[in-house]
Amino acid sequence: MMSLNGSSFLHPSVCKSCRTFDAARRSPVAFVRVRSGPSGGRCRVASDGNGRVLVDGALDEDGSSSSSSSSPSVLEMDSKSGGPGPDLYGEDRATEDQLVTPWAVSVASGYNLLRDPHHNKALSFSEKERDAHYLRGLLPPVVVSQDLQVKKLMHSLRKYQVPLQKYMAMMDLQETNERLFYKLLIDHVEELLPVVYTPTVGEACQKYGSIFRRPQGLFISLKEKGKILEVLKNWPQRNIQVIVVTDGERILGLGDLGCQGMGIPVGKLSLYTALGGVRPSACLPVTIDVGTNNENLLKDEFYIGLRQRRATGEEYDELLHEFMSAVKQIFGEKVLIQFEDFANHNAFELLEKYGTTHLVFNDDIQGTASVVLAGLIAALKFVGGTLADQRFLFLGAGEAGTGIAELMALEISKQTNVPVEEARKKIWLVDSKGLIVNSRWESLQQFKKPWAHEHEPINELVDAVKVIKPTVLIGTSGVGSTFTEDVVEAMAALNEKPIILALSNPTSQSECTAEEAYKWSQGRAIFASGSPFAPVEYKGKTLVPGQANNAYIFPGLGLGLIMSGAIRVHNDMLLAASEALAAQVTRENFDKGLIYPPFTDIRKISAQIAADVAAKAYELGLATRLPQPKDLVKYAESCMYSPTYRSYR
Ligand SMILES: O=C([O-])CC(=O)C(=O)O
Ligand SMILES: [Mg+2]
Repeated sequence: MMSLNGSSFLHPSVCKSCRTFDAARRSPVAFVRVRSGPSGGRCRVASDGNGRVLVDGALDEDGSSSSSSSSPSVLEMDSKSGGPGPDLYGEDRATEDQLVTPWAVSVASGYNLLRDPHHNKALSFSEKERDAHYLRGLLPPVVVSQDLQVKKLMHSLRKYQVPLQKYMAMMDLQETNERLFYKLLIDHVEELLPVVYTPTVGEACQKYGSIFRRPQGLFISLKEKGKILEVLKNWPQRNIQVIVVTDGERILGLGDLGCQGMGIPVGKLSLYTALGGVRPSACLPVTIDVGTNNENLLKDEFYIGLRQRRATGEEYDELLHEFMSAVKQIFGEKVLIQFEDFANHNAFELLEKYGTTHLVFNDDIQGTASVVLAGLIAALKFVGGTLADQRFLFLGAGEAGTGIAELMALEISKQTNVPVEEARKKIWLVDSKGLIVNSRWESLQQFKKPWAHEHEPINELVDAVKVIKPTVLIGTSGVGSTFTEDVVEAMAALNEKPIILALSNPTSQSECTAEEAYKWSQGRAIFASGSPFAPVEYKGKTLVPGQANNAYIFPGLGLGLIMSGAIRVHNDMLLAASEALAAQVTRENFDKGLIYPPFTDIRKISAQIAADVAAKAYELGLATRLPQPKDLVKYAESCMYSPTYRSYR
């Protein structure tokens, strides 16, 4: 399948018999634009008379059969202007008095090639490439392998003591040599995940203004109102498959970080590529800036966002609606939009509002739910019992808390054939005002109402534990150190194997540490946390805490949606993802204390998740990529981006 993608221009797959493109490429001033389309691998080359050469026909960046894209390309022409296919940006159709964008994509060579992150290979350029691409003298004589580059970079990264320095070094690498960045991340995923993702990404967002060097992603602020379609056109890639978008109001458990939340979409999309194999050029990070209510940021001279309090109500809704409409208009209806780290009220509303018109997914509500359900299914596989046998108590009734609770109720209802309303009665939630009970009904936000059960009010978590007698305790409050010694002890007094999940991120907001959970339960707790904790020695045994983070789910889920051409996300797909993940947990993992498989196997795991999600999409009639591939796991693997350098001719 062809794709338009700005980074494929160095090795276009023009027709073998055609020499014209080569001739153009040899000239460092030639401008080449590459289109996708029905040319079947053959090429058409034309000059526009100004030294620009138009080429029709190109391979995907990595030569893989990346998922089908039916989105039209830049060069396809409207039938009115005589060519086949639509004229996406109206350039060819424009009349003489209309303004058009002078799009041009250049073939990089020489100095510019070294500064093009998509194509730079630094010291790995071969002798032949150095000759062909005007690189002689711009590099020292040595030629090294990509593996040696990885070894050297790991060596220097490990010398940094401060995590934020590692983060900045990784971001620099991403912006200078993209393939090497992904090779590093994939080959050393357990070590580098905490650097590009939680917990370090949280600190990076807090200090984003100070560490900011080059902009990443697309910033859409209130200033762009009415012009969002134009702003999206400014992004250099056209074949976008996944957008992660935040408005920065609830970044991890750190609160409102405004425009500085950009670190989150950037980090999540790095994982889409490294863990799920979605091509980097198909990923678009977006931050919507409607202001911030964070007084410190408003006073910070280095703050990068709008210096005003958050817009709300109609003004907010209109901006978001313009964004959602523009995305669909420009990238088509199969682009996946992942909502990330919105505050509760907007998160639920956006998911509900756009769930029926767009391919949307809320990672904090649905991704976290799916990963937690997977962990519980895996744990029960080894300790015995069913989900319906459990009693659940949550601290935190926001996106993650109610999202997990609802998915669990759905699964219990499926397993036991009881109505979901009945299944919900096994699940209790505590928020900042205490246990959610019927007497609080009037003042409860909509998304909490399904969890208001008949009971006396209880204010303290520890008292709720003693009265409700949960077998599973889940923290999603975003407030650190709330699973205190008496809470964990109460859980341990009630259960031989208490399941305790401290999910809030980053590490500073975790409800308790792994060490505390093990110590206060005499090593009996089955513990997992949102951000990583190191293994703990307890009475001669090494206990390894699992990481119950949605990073296990969204890359595989996204890949499954993309490769099946799904047009909507359905809860059954989340359940399929949970079961696929749980099936990867082995007895050996569990004996160490893990209810998730190690991240080292994540690409294999993501392929399994993608295959099962895609299978569900086909089963539900929500897939548009037809016919259905026979072996979905193999197909998922074949779609995955590989960061290995390509050879340039
Ligand atoms: O980003 C993470 O590590 C998990 C997540 O979605 C959140 O905490 O909001
Ligand atoms: Mg999140």
